Amino acid sequence: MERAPALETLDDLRRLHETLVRRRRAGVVVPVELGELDDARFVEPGFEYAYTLERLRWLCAHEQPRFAAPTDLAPHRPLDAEQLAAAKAPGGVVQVIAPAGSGKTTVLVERVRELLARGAQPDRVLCMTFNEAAAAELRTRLRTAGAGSVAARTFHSVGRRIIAARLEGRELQHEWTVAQWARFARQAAAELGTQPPDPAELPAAISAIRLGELASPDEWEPRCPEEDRTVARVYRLVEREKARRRLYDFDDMIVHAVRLLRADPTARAQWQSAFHHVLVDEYQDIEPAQELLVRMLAAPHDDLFVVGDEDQTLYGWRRASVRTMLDLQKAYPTLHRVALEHNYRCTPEVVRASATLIGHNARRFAKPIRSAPDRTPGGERAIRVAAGGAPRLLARKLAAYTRPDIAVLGRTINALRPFALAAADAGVRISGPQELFEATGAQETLEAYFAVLSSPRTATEADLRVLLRRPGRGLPVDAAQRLADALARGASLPQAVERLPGVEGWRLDRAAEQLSALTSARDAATVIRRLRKDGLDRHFDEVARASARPDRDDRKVLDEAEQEARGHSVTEYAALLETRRLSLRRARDDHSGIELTTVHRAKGRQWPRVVLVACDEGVLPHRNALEDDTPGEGAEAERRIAYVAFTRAMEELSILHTEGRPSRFLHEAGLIEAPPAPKPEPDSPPVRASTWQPPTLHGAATTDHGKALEHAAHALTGEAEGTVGELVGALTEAERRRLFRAVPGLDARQRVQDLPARTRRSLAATLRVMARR
Ligand SMILES: Nc1ncnc2c1ncn2[C@@H]1O[C@H](COP(=O)(O)OP(=O)(O)OP(=O)(O)O)[C@@H](O)[C@H]1O
Repeated sequence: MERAPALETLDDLRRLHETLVRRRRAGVVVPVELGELDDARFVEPGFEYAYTLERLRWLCAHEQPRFAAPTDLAPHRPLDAEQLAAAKAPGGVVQVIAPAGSGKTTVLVERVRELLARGAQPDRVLCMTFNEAAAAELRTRLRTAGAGSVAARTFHSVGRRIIAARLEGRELQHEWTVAQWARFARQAAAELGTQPPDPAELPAAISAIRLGELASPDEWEPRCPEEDRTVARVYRLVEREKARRRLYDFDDMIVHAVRLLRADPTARAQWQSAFHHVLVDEYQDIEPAQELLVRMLAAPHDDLFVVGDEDQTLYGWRRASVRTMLDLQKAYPTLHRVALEHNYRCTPEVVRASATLIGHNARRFAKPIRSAPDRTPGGERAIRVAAGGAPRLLARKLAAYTRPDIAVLGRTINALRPFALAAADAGVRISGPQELFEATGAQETLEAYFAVLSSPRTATEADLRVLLRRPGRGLPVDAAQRLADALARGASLPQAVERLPGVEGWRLDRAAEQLSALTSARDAATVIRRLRKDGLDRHFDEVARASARPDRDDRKVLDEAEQEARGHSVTEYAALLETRRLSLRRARDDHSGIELTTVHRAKGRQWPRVVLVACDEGVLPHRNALEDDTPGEGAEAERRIAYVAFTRAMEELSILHTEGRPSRFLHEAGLIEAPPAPKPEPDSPPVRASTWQPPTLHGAATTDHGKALEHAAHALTGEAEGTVGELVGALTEAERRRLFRAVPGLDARQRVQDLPARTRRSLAATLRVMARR
């Protein structure tokens, strides 16, 4: 028996642990006498218990740790040499770093088979991943590989099992409504004599305290920054309310599991012995609280297998960081790292372009990324970049495919919306994130205002709640029902507001005055302009500042709507918004509709054909994200998003960008020649739903002549051919003169395709106005 060296500090413990693991790896097992050590002296930050000491004690107490030798089990499907090396790696901590499409999940499944062949009990092997869809996919792949007896779970489901006793008799609360958040905000502000925070910012802010700080209200309130005191009080009120109503939420599953394992050695030992092998997919997106959970569960024996690609870290705003992958070796100096090199999913053209692109990032492992050795080039169809990609053209293309063949990806929901509208208009069945069909933020706000202004008698409580809150008017949000009743009885909006009880007079006067100005506005653009001046811009700026997400598009939505609403009456514009909403809803088919989705949601997935839309400067990279100069974030984070988008395509990748505003990433990837000249963004993008007119729009042309003009306006969304003279052939002589006066610089001999986007827009707008005369 060997005596341990003097162990004074945490670093002494870590060094000894590393030495012993290295020796075991080399086959040297000499028992070591640790002697009496006081746990309290070695409590480790984050874990809040003597994490390394416990692992050291385990190592000293076990002469045969699990560094089992590889078996000769044949993989259930062909693997390349690196993939096989990863699956057959010795026990301990193994990190597989690999590019997109390199078979990381394939290797993880093979590793499970290998562990079972080495004698692991299936119920002692735990595979973890992020969401239910990924866990379900993993389960299927395990089953196919003959390892269906092994569980694949989400972090949340593991957390929930750990705290099951504590949750007994409690119900899962998915989320609080805005009205409930507003009540918490008001109560906290009243207790502290401060201003209530915006309810929209509260979910993210409280999640950040819980998952980022892992602090209870008692721990957080005394130490939070002064300016966060009201939010800290809201946190306390929410926790109190959850306890009173016997509720728990998603964050609880992680937060309480981590706190329990940290604080209770018996529970910790019980859960640690429940799992001998822990495997994690998509490790690059793990957030610190989840990582603590994983590391505690894998301790003290540390049999941990993680696969990931730091180039695909997308959730920086949810506290994930490229550093997590890069720093794993600091946490485990004896880590066994395997790098995979071949992207089996994509054509050589896409592999080259995406690798060139991501090579511009500084914070990453510099790793070779190659296409599969026997993959033949995809030729012309492998990557196509098109300027001015019109939604209607794409919609026609989509109509020729079915759901598994193709997907449309966008950086944001806002980028996807015009394409979804055009697809719906063309009769294509579509599916996508909920926010595409049920608007949120600025889009929801506009829909609510125009619905109420155009038809106050039928205003819904939900729409009125939006009116009361955005912009903040100092009116109680729970007055929405009272307002709805008054409006239904025939009161005007200002009258209904003036009658609200319990609100200071000057607030009522100001709100009534603002709403009165809105109700008397003659056209839709004026309504939007007034709203913005009344505080809607400020409201969304605050929401954007408070939100962890860098890609909020609310201001842009308002800019575009204001531009689009010009020349429309309130009723017309309300009808336009409503028609679009209904059209999207009618086209929705979650089961077999073609997917239009965000790049974030496309992570881990693949399609034969992928269309990336709005690959524009300002969209991808997103203009807000570029303001973040945190190392590894900002432009680097956006480049990772583009990398993920490119690498979802198995056969064909089409990239559409707005004329004159190609993303810098297209140049960096070697897909377009000249670096894009940084042009200011136009007031609204050249091709958008603004030029799309639903046939049922109130006020649309009813005569044949009018319909012909509308058709010409419609054609200007991008597919028109021929000259300007031919396009406007249906106009009368007087209309022609008016048109050429209204659109300066227009020449009848010009080809329509060559017209600048701005000219096309004003041409289309003028034609539409004429169509309705
Ligand atoms: N050795 C191989 N030979 C041929 N095809 C392979 C091989 N390994 C993986 N593949 C295929 O490559 C594709 C990508 O595999 P997988 O989804 O496991 O990759 P991944 O690294 O997890 O991808 P991503 O990180 O981009 O989500 C799949 O279609 C898979 O079947």
